[in-house]
Amino acid sequence: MRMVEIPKEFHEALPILQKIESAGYEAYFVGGSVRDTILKRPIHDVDIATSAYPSEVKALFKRTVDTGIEHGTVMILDHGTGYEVTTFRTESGYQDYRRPDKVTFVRSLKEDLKRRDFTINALALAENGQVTDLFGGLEDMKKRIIRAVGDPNERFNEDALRMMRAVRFASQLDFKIEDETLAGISKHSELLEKIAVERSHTEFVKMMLGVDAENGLNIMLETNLYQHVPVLGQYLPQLQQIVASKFELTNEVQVWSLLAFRFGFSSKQISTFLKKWKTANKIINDVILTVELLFAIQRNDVTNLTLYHVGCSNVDNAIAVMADHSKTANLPERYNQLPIKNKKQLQITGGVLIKKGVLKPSPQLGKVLDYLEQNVVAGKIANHQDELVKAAVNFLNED
Ligand SMILES: Nc1ccn([C@@H]2O[C@H](COP(=O)(O)OP(=O)(O)OP(=O)(O)O)[C@@H](O)[C@H]2O)c(=O)n1
Repeated sequence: MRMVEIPKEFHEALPILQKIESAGYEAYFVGGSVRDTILKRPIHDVDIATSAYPSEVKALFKRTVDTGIEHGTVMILDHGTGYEVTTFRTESGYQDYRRPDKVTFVRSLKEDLKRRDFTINALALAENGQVTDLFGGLEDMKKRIIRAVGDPNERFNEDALRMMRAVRFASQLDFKIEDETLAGISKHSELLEKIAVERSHTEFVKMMLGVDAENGLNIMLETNLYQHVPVLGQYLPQLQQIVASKFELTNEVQVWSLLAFRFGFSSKQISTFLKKWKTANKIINDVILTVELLFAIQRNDVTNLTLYHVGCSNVDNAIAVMADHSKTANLPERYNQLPIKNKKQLQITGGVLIKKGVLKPSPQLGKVLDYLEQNVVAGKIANHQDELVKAAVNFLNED
């Protein structure tokens, strides 16, 4: 019987387990937080599973919220942080595991663990530190293996996202996917098209940010998963090149920028590509800017204006994506030496130009300010008010 020390992240939640248990039910920590505790990785959310039905859980605590009552989840607010407590459950048939109409509540921990995706995610941790491991999850952790619980075909039919999760864990944890599980992914890859793109999106990005992302992406190619997510299916040679290159990315903008750059995408193509992946507009804009800089770096044609327009964080993003660091080594310094980093730093405003009688409020004002901004960035006009007023007058005379 494996015992582990209860990590401090769980301490606050212990009174919840104790209260449920003293009412005669079972309660355990389950899921990713147990996996990450044993692997000594940082813990995110603490999930609790119990034999008590939702109504029974609610009867035990004063302050609860029905965060997902139809699939058995109640949030307990009595103990500071809100903790989600979910009734043991099974799913019948071949359905998305989130579909509430397919959820059956049960009293048995074993039944609950049986329907979980991978052995390393099917562990339960009791309040006393005792680990329940019915499917060899601890052994698989030691061997660094992702293995479906029971029959992979059933697990992937229940929820096709699990195939992307397998690839994500392989990359994130630097684990191998066990042979039958891998064969199950190849066999069912097309099921991925049935699930919401947002869900694949999350897993894909996490996979690309993992320590062994090249391997994760390679598994997507080998199992054909890549053909069943938006757009990637048409870019096999480029994806193979990405797999063969080493990359180390730290945020979502870098993930999409690497792909869009290697696919040779224009701004418009980037927008279409990322909309298909249901990517947030802010991310799409940053990817467009980052890729613009990447192409400029490739052409050895990075101007101060490009650096300025792309902005500090996207300069960093482009540097992270560019494999050839000799081409990017001087960019941070060049960026830091820009005369201004944003419009607010310009030592003039439209108001001042009007007050000084340079021009009247008009659409021309914006044009003048743009002209001044661009020339200050390019180092052609000094960023001093007198100089800027003079330059504005000259510009208007020439116009
Ligand atoms: N498609 C899924 C999603 C989740 N689970 C189960 O639900 C637990 C919690 O899922 P979730 O919070 O989505 O992921 P974690 O495994 O906790 O991983 P992370 O926190 O790193 O996302 C998983 O460990 C797994 O036991 C599952 O069986 N099938």
